[in-house]
Amino acid sequence: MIILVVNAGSSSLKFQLYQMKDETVLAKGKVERIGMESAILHFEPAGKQEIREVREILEHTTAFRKVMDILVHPVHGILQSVDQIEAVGHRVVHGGESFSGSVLVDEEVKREIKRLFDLAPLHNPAHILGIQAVEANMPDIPQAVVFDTAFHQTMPPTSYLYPIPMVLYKKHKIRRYGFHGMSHAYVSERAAAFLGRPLKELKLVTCHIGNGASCAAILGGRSMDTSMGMTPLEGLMMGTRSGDIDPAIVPVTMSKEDLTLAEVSSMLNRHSGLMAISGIGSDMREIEQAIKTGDRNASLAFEMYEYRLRKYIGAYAAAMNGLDAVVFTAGVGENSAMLRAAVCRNLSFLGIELDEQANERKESGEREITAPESKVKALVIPTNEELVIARDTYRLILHRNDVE
Ligand SMILES: Nc1ncnc2c1ncn2[C@@H]1O[C@H](COP(=O)(O)OP(=O)(O)O)[C@@H](O)[C@H]1O
Ligand SMILES: CC(=O)OP(=O)(O)O
Ligand SMILES: [Mg+2]
Repeated sequence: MIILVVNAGSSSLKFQLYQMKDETVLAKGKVERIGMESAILHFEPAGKQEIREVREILEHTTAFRKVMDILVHPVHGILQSVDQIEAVGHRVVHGGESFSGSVLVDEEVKREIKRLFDLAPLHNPAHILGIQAVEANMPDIPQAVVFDTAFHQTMPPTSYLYPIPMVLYKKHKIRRYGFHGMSHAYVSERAAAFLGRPLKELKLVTCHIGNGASCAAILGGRSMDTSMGMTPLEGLMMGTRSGDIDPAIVPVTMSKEDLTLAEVSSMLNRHSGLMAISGIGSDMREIEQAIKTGDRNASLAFEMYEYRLRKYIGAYAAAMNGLDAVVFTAGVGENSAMLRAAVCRNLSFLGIELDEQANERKESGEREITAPESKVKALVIPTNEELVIARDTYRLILHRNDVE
């Protein structure tokens, strides 16, 4: 069965084409800068030459049609016809309390995802565009949605409630949901396999640090707590998001700078984090480069980013009353040896002994970066959210076929 996995962001559409159940990746790619005249389409068909095109792509339906076109392109394509695709699986960031697992898309599911727009303003609207783009281009194909929030539905109320009037939870479901759940689930399973120990016995802190960043306390394979909250704004300092701040900063900034709520929200989501402190950008590669040239603001941004992450790791070790391993994943976690080194060097009191050489090695697979005698392990485990989506979609379609 051929399954297309779609991860629609506000200005991007990432995709992977899987042959299931073998889990072979037939092709992958992304459309970036949707909405601009110079959108970029990047396509990597397995065993064929990569393609990069710059062209005008103004909205998600067009982006999706371009993806369909390239998949069946006579030279670069990988399919004879789009009819070979039997299902589409989407990443959906916010599933609220309604979804503790993946589901097939119907009108009710779409309504619920729309109802949650306010809680994931950067993400959920784009997912609906992705679903609608599939409907417009392939009207009869079944679609599944896999939620970032689902894995964290095991959190106890002590973790998911905020100490604010209970009526806000009861009336409006204001609570911690947590995100990047597929990634936290995937890397914790892989970490247990890597360590050769049952996941049920392990206390892990998983650090998904990419553009968005969150860490999670994984006790016996279940999410016990996580740093993102009601929205993906809380917790760690990120590329452009502030993470934790004193909530009183919101009204004070509104009044002192004469800003609207929407403007402050945009400031915290899009103009904060590494970008705001460094004054350079949101990409950790740019920050590292600038540190090498002696840029003090870049150093400060890096130090704050590392310090805030390390505080969470310490907090989660305390929350679980112990720690077996810290897992680094996603763009920064998998690639920034400098960030991992800074975190691990300063956690020696927990029993983490970094192997500096192993950490610096330019490898891409699953690996340990602590010394053999290190009491607590530090691992780098590449995440694979697309594979989790492909697996869940495949399982849901098989189940649906069994029932019919
Ligand atoms: N070689 C690298 N060194 C340091 N940071 C990197 C490297 N490669 C990627 N990154 C970081 O990873 C981020 C993207 O992470 P990723 O997990 O792909 O994010 P997302 O899926 O949210 O778009 C980039 O913004 C950059 O900061
Ligand atoms: C939930 C979230 O922050 O996702 P991303 O890292 O893709 O922005
Ligand atoms: Mg991501």
